[in-house]
Amino acid sequence: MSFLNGTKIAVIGGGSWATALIKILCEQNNVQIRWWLRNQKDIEHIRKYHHNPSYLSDVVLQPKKIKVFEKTTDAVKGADYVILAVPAAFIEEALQDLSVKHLQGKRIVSAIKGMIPGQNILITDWASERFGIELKDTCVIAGPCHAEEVALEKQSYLSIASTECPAAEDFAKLMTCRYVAANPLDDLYGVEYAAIMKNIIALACGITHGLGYGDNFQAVLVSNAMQEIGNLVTALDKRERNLSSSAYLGDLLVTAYSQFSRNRLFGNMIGRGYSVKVAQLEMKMIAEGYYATKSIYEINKLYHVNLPITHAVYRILYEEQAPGMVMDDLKKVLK
Ligand SMILES: NC(=O)C1=CN([C@@H]2O[C@H](COP(=O)(O)OP(=O)(O)OC[C@H]3O[C@@H](n4cnc5c(N)ncnc54)[C@H](OP(=O)(O)O)[C@@H]3O)[C@@H](O)[C@H]2O)C=CC1
Ligand SMILES: O=C(CO)COP(=O)(O)O
Repeated sequence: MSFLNGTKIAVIGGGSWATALIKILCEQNNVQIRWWLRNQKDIEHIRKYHHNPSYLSDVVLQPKKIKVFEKTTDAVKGADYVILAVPAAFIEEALQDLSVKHLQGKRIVSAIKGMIPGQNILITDWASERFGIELKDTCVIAGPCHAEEVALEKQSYLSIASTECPAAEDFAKLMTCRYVAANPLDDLYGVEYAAIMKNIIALACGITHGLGYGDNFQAVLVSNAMQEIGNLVTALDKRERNLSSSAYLGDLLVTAYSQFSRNRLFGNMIGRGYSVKVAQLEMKMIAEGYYATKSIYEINKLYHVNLPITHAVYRILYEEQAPGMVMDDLKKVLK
């Protein structure tokens, strides 16, 4: 296969978001995509039929622009950018064969909306500690955008955040196409923490919906959630930011209300009486909010921010308290 000349982008991950991001990148003329995914059957299917059989299987994957690799060490060779699109709980395992030398001189882009469980650190901090990547060479992809709507080419917006705008500006150009507008911003940590928090809130929305609460309650839940997110993000990274912009509020709204949200769906099953184990087995996809709830709960032991919604979700998921009873308590403190 002969590659076009141009920007080389390694994509790590084989799920719905990796597949959607590759679709967006393929809209550019001058890109070479080097794709790693773990599932050998899927690799063979993609090479032969140019579709991912397991996620967004309708998306056509342009063979001239995409090369699929079995090994991460091969996928990142010569790449200008390395996009991480594996759920946070599995990223260490996915990148276990890579060392500092493999990622030297490359820009790392996290598309992950989660933290490393147990260590409770952001993906960008983990990548810079593990691979010596400078924060200025790190970006995150955020904003309200579900992979399923990208697959349908529905107009979407992304926020590309970095500590310095040049890195974000360059990458935003690669993520902009007929149906996606990507905008840079310089709030790496704020955007990352807000994206993690909104998954917990979407879980809470799903739980309450599963319990039979209506739109009136959910509107109050989401308004209170925005304050909860704002208070925590400010405690963790104090600076001026416009929390009503789409990178923060927009992402909260789409995850809390969308039919495509994994976190909302997971919560809904819990509200309807599924155990955590059964809900996880039922869902082929990953709800990051499950892991995030524990990470944020633990981080907040140092910060003591008032996080009533996160605490309610923690009691349900990790202390096995009855969702109905926990939400009875929560509804007394919402305003
Ligand atoms: N989907 C979306 O719309 C969006 C997702 N994101 C974020 O993107 C990240 C990736 O999520 P997404 O693509 O949706 O994931 P999906 O739920 O679509 O897919 C799950 C992925 O995780 C892999 N996986 C599951 N278990 C393991 C394991 N034990 N070890 C290694 N890999 C495993 C699966 O591989 P396999 O198929 O081989 O099991 C698959 O590639 C998340 O952080 C998510 O928050 C961000 C914005 C939008
Ligand atoms: O972050 C997302 C949309 O912006 C995806 O959220 P879910 O993982 O809940 O589907």
